[in-house]
Amino acid sequence: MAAKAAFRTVFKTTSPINWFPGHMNTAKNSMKAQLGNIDVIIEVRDARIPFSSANPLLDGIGNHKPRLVVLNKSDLANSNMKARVEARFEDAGMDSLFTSVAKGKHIQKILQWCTTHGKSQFQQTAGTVVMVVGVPNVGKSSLINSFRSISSSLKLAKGKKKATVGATPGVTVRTDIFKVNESPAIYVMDTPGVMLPNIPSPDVGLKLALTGAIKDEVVGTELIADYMLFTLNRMGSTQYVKALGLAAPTDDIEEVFEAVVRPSGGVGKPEDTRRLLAATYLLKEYRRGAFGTFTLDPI
Ligand SMILES: Nc1nc2c(ncn2[C@@H]2O[C@H](COP(=O)(O)OP(=O)(O)OP(=O)(O)O)[C@@H](O)[C@H]2O)c(=O)[nH]1
Repeated sequence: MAAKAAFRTVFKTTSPINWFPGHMNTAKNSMKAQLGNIDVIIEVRDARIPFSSANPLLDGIGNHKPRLVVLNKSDLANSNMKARVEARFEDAGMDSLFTSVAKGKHIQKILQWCTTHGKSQFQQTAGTVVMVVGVPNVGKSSLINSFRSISSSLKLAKGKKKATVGATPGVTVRTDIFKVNESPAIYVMDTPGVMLPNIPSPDVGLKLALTGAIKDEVVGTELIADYMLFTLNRMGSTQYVKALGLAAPTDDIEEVFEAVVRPSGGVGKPEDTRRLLAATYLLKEYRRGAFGTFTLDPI
């Protein structure tokens, strides 16, 4: 345990992290323009960072409409934190629900919430209209597709338009509307992920980057991998040691990069490429839960 005492207690970064491409501002304006047609809002956040994946810009959109905060990717979050996170939302007077689209959890409950809270202008005639908002890559499009896959009459038949899902942030670049339920009729609007225009601290920026909400290249893939190692050690999680075949926990990301040269495809490549391939591999493993499940926000 002597080595552990020397591990970093603070993660040093140099530059502030910001990522707010033009299409996000356009998306924000288009969401505002559509509000008159919307009954309820689903705000999707990442269950691993239930507070850091909030976006004050999105709070300002339709703040008078009923809103459900969906904490998606709960399969990757620490399940021991769930009750405490739920209590925090309850204390703040906000409706929240943990889901995992990947595991098909609670999808029906979300639709039920929409019909209960969408006692709306249009419900008698057209149905409930839902707008799905959130920071990039939290699973908005995946959630919409999963709504449709549980609706027997609206199954995602071949050739039917799907919400576009991708492993990298910023995949959805325009607003689209989908009918997800027949009776009662529910329409859902998919919107592009919108990042915080000003990320309040490097720590929040790094958490957003580590969970995949910010493009890796904006922050630096190797830096995010180092932050990953830092958080794993800070939490006392050693699953990565066994998973990567290391002899012991380490605070040195270069040592970890060296350990994954082979599985990351870096053998025989120049050093820069080798480091980038190693960092990319480590983040992919982390993001699929190979090193454990984590809640990164202090609760
Ligand atoms: N592990 C896990 N992965 C998920 C879950 N939901 C979605 N994903 C994955 O997360 C990635 C992003 O999903 P999208 O549905 O494209 O996310 P989005 O919020 O629409 O992304 P943008 O278009 O960038 O705003 C994809 O690789 C999905 O397969 C989940 O519950 N668990």
